[in-house]
Amino acid sequence: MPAAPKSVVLTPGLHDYLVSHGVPADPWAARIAERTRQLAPDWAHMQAPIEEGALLTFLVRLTRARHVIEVGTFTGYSGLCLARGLPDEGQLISCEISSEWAQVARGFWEEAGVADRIELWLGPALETLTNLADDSTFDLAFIDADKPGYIDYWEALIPRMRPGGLIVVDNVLFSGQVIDPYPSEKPAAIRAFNTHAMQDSRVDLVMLSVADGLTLARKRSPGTAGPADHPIAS
Ligand SMILES: C[S@@+](CC[C@H](N)C(=O)[O-])C[C@H]1O[C@@H](n2cnc3c(N)ncnc32)[C@H](O)[C@@H]1O
Repeated sequence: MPAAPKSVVLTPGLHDYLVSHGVPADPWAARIAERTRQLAPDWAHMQAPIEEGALLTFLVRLTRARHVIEVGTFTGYSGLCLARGLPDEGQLISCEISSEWAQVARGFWEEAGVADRIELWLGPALETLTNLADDSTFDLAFIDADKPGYIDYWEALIPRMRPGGLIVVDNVLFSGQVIDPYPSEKPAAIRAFNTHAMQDSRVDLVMLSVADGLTLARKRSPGTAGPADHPIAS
């Protein structure tokens, strides 16, 4: 029986504290977040929260990633955060299906001075991933688009990750709805994805209760042993 959770429940005040003490100030990240709320108040919840954005920058730097891909651009917030972590010669491919969101993201990236290191690929992300050059490989990938597509994105990305490369997957707790007895389509898709990823012997994986739940998966080197057996979640 697992021990009782030790995680702190984040009240708004505690969240403010966490952000003010644990997130380096990036004026452009804050600006994009604020302008997205003004421009698209009904959709702004799709944007990664500020502490997650800071973690993405941190992970790109930590892994010394130079080739990064994200699935799900929206207005460019996570793209900015990923690009901020790249070295000068680094490149981010950002996949988005909506031309409206893509246009907004491009504008923000221009203003923030990161547009030169981001290529936005417009269209269904699975097509984009399928049509990448045969020799395209990535050091880090961030999956944050339509939830029913997650398993396909994962399967398309794993072969393209270099050994040791990191896949970051957003919304893996889906506001807690992953454990609903009768989940609706999106949390059901996330639940299927979580089980799929956990059983994948090509990766080492950890699920974090950051923001809406974040899975970090590191691609194993070929020929290394698979993870120990896990009890399979339903
Ligand atoms: C949760 S939002 C991404 C948020 C973004 N990562 C951020 O932090 O600002 C998901 C995005 O995925 C896009 N999307 C949905 N289905 C897609 C698909 N099949 N291919 C590419 N993008 C898709 C949506 O238009 C939306 O902009």
